[in-house]
Amino acid sequence: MKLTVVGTGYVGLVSGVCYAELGNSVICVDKDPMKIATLQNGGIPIYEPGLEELAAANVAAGRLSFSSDLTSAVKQSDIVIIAVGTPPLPSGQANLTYIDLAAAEIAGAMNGYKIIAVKSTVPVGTNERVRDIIRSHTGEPFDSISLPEFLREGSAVKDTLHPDRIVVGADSAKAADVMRELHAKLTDNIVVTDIRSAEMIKYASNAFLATKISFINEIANICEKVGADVTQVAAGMGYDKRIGDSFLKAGIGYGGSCFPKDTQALIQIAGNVDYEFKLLRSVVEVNQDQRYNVIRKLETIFGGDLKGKTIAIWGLSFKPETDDVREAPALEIIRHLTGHGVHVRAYDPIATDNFRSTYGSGEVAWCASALEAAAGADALCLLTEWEEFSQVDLNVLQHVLKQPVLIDGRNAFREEDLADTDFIYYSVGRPNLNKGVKEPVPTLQF
Ligand SMILES: NC(=O)c1ccc[n+]([C@@H]2O[C@H](COP(=O)([O-])OP(=O)(O)OC[C@H]3O[C@@H](n4cnc5c(N)ncnc54)[C@H](O)[C@@H]3O)[C@@H](O)[C@H]2O)c1
Ligand SMILES: O=c1ccn([C@@H]2O[C@H](COP(=O)(O)OP(=O)(O)O[C@H]3O[C@H](CO)[C@@H](O)[C@H](O)[C@H]3O)[C@@H](O)[C@H]2O)c(=O)[nH]1
Repeated sequence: MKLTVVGTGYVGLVSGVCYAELGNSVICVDKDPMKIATLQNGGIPIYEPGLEELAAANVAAGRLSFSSDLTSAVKQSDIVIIAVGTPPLPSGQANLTYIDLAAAEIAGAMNGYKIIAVKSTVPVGTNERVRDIIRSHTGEPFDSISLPEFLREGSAVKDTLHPDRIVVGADSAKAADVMRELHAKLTDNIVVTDIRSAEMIKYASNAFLATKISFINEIANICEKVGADVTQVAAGMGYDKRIGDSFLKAGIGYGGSCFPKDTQALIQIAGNVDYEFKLLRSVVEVNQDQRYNVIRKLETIFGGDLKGKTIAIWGLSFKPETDDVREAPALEIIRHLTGHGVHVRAYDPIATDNFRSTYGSGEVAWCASALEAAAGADALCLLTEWEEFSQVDLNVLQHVLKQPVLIDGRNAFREEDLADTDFIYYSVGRPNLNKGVKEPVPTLQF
């Protein structure tokens, strides 16, 4: 099949490359000429394991190309996939400007029947809005469908080539059949729904996963007070198939370009129809507070005042295996620390450049290695669980630090890693692993 993918961000690029890998002829279009120039020269503007090699192979096979010319690409295609951004407005509502503009541009290029699929995450009703925009610009026949995307950054290629399901929201049997055929090699589990339900499946899925994370983070906070271990609790819960063991890793809360934005958008979607989504509001509130546990733990160790201390930070991206720092908890934690007179020394394996341009002009020493960041610091906070950090020899680390204080915001270290060290160690919801911290097992009241 012949496809155009409009927008070569994470979703557009990964799905474009993967549709080409399935044997389709794909043109990835972006309005950012720098991005297209990079792609045309064999570069990949994002860090995503496996993507560069797969893109190169498909370009070489003549199935994949990159272009700034949306009109020409659309004219050559039977299917046009919209994968532009839907960033949050200050109200939390999704900004649909890019969707509207893309729809109008596509309509202007129509030259016969096409399927227009919206892969961007959009509020319920947006596909109908896209249909209206296209209809108002062209008399050419088309079907518009919802095709929500569920890939995760860091494992995007694997997620796309081995999806749990493909969701297609369609009110045309013809378009649904084409989508079944397009995705047939990926999975047998192609779920065809009405358009509004497909749009809702995407938000409900992200909101549910965010709820699991806030739930386990609150359990972790309680574990710290009652002397239980959240990792054992999560494992024990996860064996129950009704619960499942995924998304039960306690930490400093979720970040990224999706959960924070999509939870806020779903609260707005509900609010627009006079429904207060109380549960999801709490999920967001818990998430917002969870990152401050790192700072509260530092304050406990240093007796309240952190002014003048030097704190090392390991990990700036919102999760490992990506250079994406959108809504990374590290942004707020570091801004808080520097705003309170703390000297911050920060290191990330690949996200430092992105972080620096998002963070702005605060006083931070950007370091080239994990040990360089730790050198001379009063304490070290691990904020992203990059594999590299758990490989560091803790005996070496404790001598590099001014004081062996380690706040592990992601439970990256195990009891045996710490056994022969003198660390003052706090993790998340594992009070029995705390070291060097004078906190007796609590006496519980009944
Ligand atoms: N990032 C993820 O992991 C992920 C996963 C699932 C769904 N989503 C959803 O997919 C959508 C895209 O997310 P993203 O992270 O890939 O966005 P992004 O911001 O990284 O990329 C969007 C791209 O679209 C381009 N663009 C905007 N308007 C255009 C136009 N008219 N013509 C051509 N190009 C245009 C921009 O230049 C940009 O390169 C969002 O709705 C997001 O919520 C994202
Ligand atoms: O048990 C867990 C799992 C995740 N996280 C955090 O949650 C955030 C999001 O992680 P993840 O879901 O792995 O990454 P994303 O790339 O943001 O992917 C989510 O958002 C995408 C965009 O909508 C969806 O397509 C995916 O299905 C959905 O998992 C990160 O900050 C993680 O550190 C936890 O704290 N604990």
